[in-house]
Amino acid sequence: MALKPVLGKLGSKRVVLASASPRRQEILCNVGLRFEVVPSWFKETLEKSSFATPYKYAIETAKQKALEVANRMHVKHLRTPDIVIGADTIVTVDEHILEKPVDKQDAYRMLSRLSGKEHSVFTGVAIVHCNSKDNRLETEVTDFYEETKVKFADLSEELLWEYIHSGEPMDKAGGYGIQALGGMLVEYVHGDFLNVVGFPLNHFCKKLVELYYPPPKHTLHHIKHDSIPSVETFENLSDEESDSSSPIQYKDAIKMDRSKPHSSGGVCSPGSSNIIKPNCMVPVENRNRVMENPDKFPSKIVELLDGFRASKALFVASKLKVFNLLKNKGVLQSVDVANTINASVCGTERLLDACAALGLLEKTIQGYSNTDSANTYLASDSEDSLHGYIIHSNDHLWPLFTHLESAVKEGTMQNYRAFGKKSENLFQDSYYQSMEVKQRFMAAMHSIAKLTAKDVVTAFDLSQFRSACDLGGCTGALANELVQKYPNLKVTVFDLPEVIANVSHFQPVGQHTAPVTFTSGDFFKDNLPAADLYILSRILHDWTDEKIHVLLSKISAACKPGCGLLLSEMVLDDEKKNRSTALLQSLNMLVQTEGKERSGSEYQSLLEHHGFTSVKIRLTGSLLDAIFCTKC
Ligand SMILES: Cc1cn([C@H]2C[C@H](O)[C@@H](COP(=O)(O)OP(=O)(O)OP(=O)(O)O)O2)c(=O)[nH]c1=O
Repeated sequence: MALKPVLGKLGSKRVVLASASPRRQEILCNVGLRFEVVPSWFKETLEKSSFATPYKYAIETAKQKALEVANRMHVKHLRTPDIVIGADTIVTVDEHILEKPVDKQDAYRMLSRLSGKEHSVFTGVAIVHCNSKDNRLETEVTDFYEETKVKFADLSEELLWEYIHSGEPMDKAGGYGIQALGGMLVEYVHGDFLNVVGFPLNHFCKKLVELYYPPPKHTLHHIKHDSIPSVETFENLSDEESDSSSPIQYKDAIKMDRSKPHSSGGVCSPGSSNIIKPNCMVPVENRNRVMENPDKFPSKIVELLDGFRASKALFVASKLKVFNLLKNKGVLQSVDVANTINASVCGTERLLDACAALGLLEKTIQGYSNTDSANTYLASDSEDSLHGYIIHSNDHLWPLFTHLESAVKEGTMQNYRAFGKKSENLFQDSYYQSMEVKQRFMAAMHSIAKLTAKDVVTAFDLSQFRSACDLGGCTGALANELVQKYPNLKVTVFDLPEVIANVSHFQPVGQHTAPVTFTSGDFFKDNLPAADLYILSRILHDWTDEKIHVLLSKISAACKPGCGLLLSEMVLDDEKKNRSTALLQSLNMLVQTEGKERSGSEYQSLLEHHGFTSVKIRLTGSLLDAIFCTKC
């Protein structure tokens, strides 16, 4: 098995590891796999007795972990991954399944059961291939398990307790970590060591080979027809030549014979030169595209090259209110769209076609119509509309990003170059200098806050708090979500007077919870309203460490012991190499503010410096993560 090409198949895909296990992250990182980490929220509470064997339980749990993440990313965030990997490790001894101990006594019970005996470690793995069709998530699950036998030496009482007090057992199945101190308890291991640590890498790679390089099918040998030139199958293809980038339809795929004019005999239409038609069973990603060898064709780079065109097509269609029009009218021909939006027919048709190809519109013989997600997120009058953020991206961020080169060279924001205005006071000068810009900015912040608020307010249990103050809470979108979730919480939104003067038309209609209160002020200069929970959502990323220290020390001074502080930001991984959305957002902060995105440990040290402890970070899989800590 050649490992690199196998993993290379995943190189151009958005791969998500649905696991909080640092061991799994490390195992996959070490072999060069690029992936995002979105821990699953699936609770491991399946009824064990309903499974015929322990490994079936582990596989089902792994599957549910992965599917939960796939669904969450698809439904809430429009960020359908290509592949989600889930895993679950269990230890079995004397027909008992041992998971992670709940406390030290439980760890003691588990380890004394394992003492002097052989036991099995099973890891169930699920590889979920995802596809978004008509706003629906389609999934294809491949699963497997691996068993490793481990024998423990006889463990004395003293040794057991010494090990338990080391703290190592608590987050590990069976209450031990073979890779660290727990290795000293082990007499022998039969099978894959990494399987015990949480991820059976070898079996995983073999599964990828099965999926991406299936054995040739006899029936596909040489498709011959009187009028059709012979078509090669995948048989005898070396790894390099293989065309598969999607495993699902691979087995039916055919390969172009480049030396001959292409024809299909009813499969690919004649005269289609080397364009593959959709009804040819080719890997999904290669449809409608010149057939290329994905290992040689730089598809990732081409996708990035195209990225700005796709963004701009979305921006322009939004700006011209195409999605609003189609939401109201249903299906329209391009000429009718052009006439209504006052644009050229030829330009409109190309824009609509591009939007259809990007999955934003449907195109049929009757004309163009919105997809479900366009109705939900792109029409400006929809409850969950992202229109405000799209227009802000077009009118504000786009001009700033055209000066990214200068921002990188100079290390500073580019507001002056983009808008001819110095931003000595960032918010007053950049966003609140005119009514139009201010309303646009507020609409943008409102739409992002609405999209992410539920994830943020449900990331931690905040039920012990009675009053909260959302500093820089803008239109109150997060505050409104908070009072929905915690009806007994009194929430004050504190923001600049310019903002507070304009919040009224962003308020939800027909909400039955206690209203949110708005108070104006500057959190750097004025006294903060009293509260036992403070919230900073997308605030710290605007500022330098120095300014953050000023703000955190004010909040810390206002907090009594036990008060909480909830942050929501995009949290970077500590090595700053995996989360591209957050890293691009950090460039976004470079072109327009003094701030940046930070890693979990950077936030932790800023918070601890001001007496906030028990810092917990929750990666939500959405556009904003949550950090919670308490004043000690
Ligand atoms: C037996 C054993 C388990 N483990 C770990 C692997 C897994 O991380 C953990 C078993 O718990 P799991 O529930 O499989 O995984 P997790 O809770 O760590 O992460 P998630 O559910 O988010 O995927 O035990 C070791 O690190 N070493 C060992 O020797």
